[in-house]
Amino acid sequence: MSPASLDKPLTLALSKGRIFDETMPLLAAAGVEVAESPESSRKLILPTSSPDLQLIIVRASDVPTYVQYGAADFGIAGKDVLYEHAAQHPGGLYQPIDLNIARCRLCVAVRRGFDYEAAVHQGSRLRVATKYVQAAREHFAAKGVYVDIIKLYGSMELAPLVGLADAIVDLVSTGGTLKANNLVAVEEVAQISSRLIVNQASLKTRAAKLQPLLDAFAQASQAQA
Ligand SMILES: Nc1ncnc2c1ncn2[C@@H]1O[C@H](COP(=O)(O)OP(=O)(O)OP(=O)(O)O)[C@@H](O)[C@H]1O
Ligand SMILES: O=P(O)(O)OC[C@H]1O[C@H](OP(=O)(O)OP(=O)(O)O)[C@H](O)[C@@H]1O
Repeated sequence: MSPASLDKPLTLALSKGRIFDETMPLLAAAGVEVAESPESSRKLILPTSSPDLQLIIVRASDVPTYVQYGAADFGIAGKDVLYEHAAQHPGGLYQPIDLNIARCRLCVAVRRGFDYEAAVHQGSRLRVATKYVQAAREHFAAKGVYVDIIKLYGSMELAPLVGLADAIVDLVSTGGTLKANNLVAVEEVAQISSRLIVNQASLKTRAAKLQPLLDAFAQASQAQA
């Protein structure tokens, strides 16, 4: 790697919304401020108050891809996203810190009144709609339940209401979205929070710039735990 590329700022990949919002206090704890917000700016590369760090704004599920290919040195992604990414691209990402941000639960949910226990014990196939195909498949395989998985990219809560699926596997935080759609959570698949992920090569070649930030993030996230 040339000395010029070593002088480039580090690139941190974030998704806009809750991960961006909840990362700002962690960056502030590391002494870094970000003047522009992805909610008000259309820019996808955001400078920070540190000449050593810039942000890129990508879809939540694309964060691991940018980091794995080295287009970003590091990033922040939910365990839900990392689990699905690892199924397709095993290895390659170092996950040093659970940041304890964007906390929620990955759950199985059904229409209120649907007899989930009976459906599961009848041995018939359950139709499950989800964005989290890998996590759902493993959850039901461990229970010995046959499932047909229907992959969706959003608005999972609709699927049981219109007869697309018997159950969904989706993220639940306050439970407000389930309640508004007359659904109930019947099982927890996993506890979710966001992790820092680091490109393996950056970890070796850019340690002098990276390590102080990783240390500051680790300290700030412990305060969140
Ligand atoms: N209601 C919630 N409460 C807390 N954390 C959440 C909640 N929903 C999602 N998360 C976490 O925040 C991460 C980012 O969620 P966000 O809604 O910003 O992206 P997304 O719409 O799921 O992803 P994409 O844009 O790639 O489809 C999720 O991967 C998950 O880890
Ligand atoms: O239990 P609650 O507090 O209601 O949160 C759960 C909702 O949060 C997430 O959606 P989000 O708000 O991120 O919308 P989107 O992913 O569909 O953009 C998730 O997909 C659920 O729909």
